[in-house]
Amino acid sequence: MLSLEGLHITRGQGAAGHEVRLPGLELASGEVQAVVGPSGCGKSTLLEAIGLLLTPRALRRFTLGPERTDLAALLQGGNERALAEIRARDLGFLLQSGGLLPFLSVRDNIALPRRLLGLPPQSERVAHACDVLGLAPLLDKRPGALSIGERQRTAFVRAMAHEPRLLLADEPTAALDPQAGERLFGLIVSLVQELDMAALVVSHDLALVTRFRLPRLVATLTPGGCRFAPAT
Ligand SMILES: Nc1ncnc2c1ncn2[C@@H]1O[C@H](COP(=O)(O)OP(=O)(O)OP(=O)(O)O)[C@@H](O)[C@H]1O
Repeated sequence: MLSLEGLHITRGQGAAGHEVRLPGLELASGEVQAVVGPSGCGKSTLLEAIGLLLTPRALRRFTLGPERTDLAALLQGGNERALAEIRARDLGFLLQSGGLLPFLSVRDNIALPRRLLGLPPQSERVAHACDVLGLAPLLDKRPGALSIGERQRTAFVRAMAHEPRLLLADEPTAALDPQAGERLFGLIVSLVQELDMAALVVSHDLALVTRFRLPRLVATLTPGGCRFAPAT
């Protein structure tokens, strides 16, 4: 589903700059990989780069989907229109900031990515995810009236609502109690398999990562930054 080689990102400049390197990543259809590493090492930065939100300093190869769309060429050519289309259609983002729109209800926040793509706002999978995550009674509320954990669950359903090819989730269980965290992880793993998509999930919760037997992309600190590699 995703194949990437030679990714090098720089954040900030000079001595204060931070370098993030990922020599290679292969993510198969139906696969969820965990991204783990210490705070500040560059996990969110890595997700932003794979989510086409940053232009990397170097990138040898980056393809997505069975037709192997050449994302490296689109990034290097600065093809903003094509990149925006891929972000909206093929990628699902659950970023740390949440990013729910405060003036829309939970229902309308969740429906937004589907509406933007011209899809019917409701789907059976969305209704099922809302049930599993206990959001069904909250659909008419606005984000300001939700707890942080409820917002996080809403942001997850929104990230999945348009059935993207690749889900990028940054600490999706950070504000959840252990049971809710386990339900969310279970839903990510089952939806990714059911929809033949793939997911990269940043998590500090090693107990959950171990329980779901997720392969790990692990950060090692280097002078001036960090390097990610699959755990062996
Ligand atoms: N917009 C930015 N401009 C400059 N430097 C940045 C920017 N965003 C992050 N950084 C720096 O890049 C490094 C990596 O940050 P990042 O947020 O990717 O780490 P992280 O591993 O996700 O951390 P955490 O686990 O605490 O969320 C940090 O040193 C951070 O200060």
